[in-house]
Amino acid sequence: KEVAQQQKLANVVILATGGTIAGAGASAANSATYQAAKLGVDKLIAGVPELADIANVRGEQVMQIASESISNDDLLKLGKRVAELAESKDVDGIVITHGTDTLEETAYFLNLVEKTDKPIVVVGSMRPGTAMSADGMLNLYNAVAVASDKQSRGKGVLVTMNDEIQSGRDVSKAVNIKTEAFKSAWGPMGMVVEGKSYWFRLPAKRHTANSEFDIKQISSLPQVDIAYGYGNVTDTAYKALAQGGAKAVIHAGTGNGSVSSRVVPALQELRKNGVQIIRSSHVNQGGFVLRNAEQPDDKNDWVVAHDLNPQKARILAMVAMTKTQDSKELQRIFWEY
Ligand SMILES: NC(=O)C[C@H](N)C(=O)O
Repeated sequence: KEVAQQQKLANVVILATGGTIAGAGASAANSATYQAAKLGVDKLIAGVPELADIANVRGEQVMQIASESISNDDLLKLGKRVAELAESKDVDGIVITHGTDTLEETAYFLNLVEKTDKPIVVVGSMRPGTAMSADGMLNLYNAVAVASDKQSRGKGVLVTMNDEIQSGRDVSKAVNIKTEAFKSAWGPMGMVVEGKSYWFRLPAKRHTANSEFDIKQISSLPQVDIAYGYGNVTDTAYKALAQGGAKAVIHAGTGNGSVSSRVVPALQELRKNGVQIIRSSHVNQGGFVLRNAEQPDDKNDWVVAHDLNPQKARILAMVAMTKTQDSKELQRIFWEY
C-alpha cells in the first residue's frame, strides 16, 4: 500500500541555500535576532513530517549562506543544478529554500534562464525555526504542495510566502519585520491553503520555457551595479561604479526614474564610454518608468526598466548582456520580460 502511495505522489527535490528558514536563535523569543543558515536540508525536511503525505521529497544542500551574501557565481551554480534536475525524468518539481533578502533576485533570475515547464518554487521565512510562531514550516509545506501540483506547470518561477503564490518576476520583499513580507504591485497569482492551490492570474511576461535565455549557455555574468537617487545626490557613486568595471549602471531613481540635473552629465558621459544606463525607480510599490518621460532616453541612448525595481533590473540586465550589448535590444528585452 505504501509503495502504491509513493507512486502516486510527485517527486520533489528541495535545494537548500541557507537563509532564515535554516536559521536558529538563542531563545524562542528571538524572532529577529538569530543566525541565518545554520540548519542543514535534512533537518529542514525532518522538521515537517507532513511533507511525506504530499510528495516524495529529497534534499540537496547547494550552499549554506544568508542571502545578502549570494554572488553571481552562486546564482550560476544554483541555476545549473536546477536545470539538471528539471531535465531528469524522475523529478516533477523543484523547491529552493532561500534567504528572503535577495529571494526576489534569485527567483527572477531562474524565471529568465530555466528552460522548463516543471514547477520551480522559491521559499523562505521571516522567523527562524527556533522562534515562536515560526513561519518556515508552513511556507515549506506550501512550497512542496505547489511544486507537486500539475497546475503549477508553465507558470514561471513561483514564490510561496504567507499562504500566497506569487510570480517570481513580480514579487519583492516589501516589509522586513512581518511574516506578510512579500508583495507584488500586480497582486499574487494564487493562494495555497491546506496543501491545495487556488489560482487567479497568469503572468503576461516571457519566462522559463518561452525565454530566449538558457542557463546552460551562460558561464559568467557581466558586472552590473546600482546607484541610488535622492535629494542633493552627486555623481560620485555613478562614476565610481563605472571605474570599478560596471558594464551597466542601474539608476535606482526617484519617482518615475527621474535623474538629478547634477547627475545627468555624468550618465551621458558614461554612456558615450560604452556603459549602459538603465533608469529604474526606487519607489516601494509599483515603480513605473516610461521611455522619454522625465528624461530624453532616445537622445541619451538610455534604457528604461519599466516596472522592474532596481535589483530586478540588475538581474535582467546581466542576463540580457550575456547576449547583446545593443541598447535597443536591451530595451526590447526590458519590455518583454
Ligand atoms: N529572512 C531572511 O531570510 C533574512 C536573511 N538575512 C537572509 O536573507 O538570508
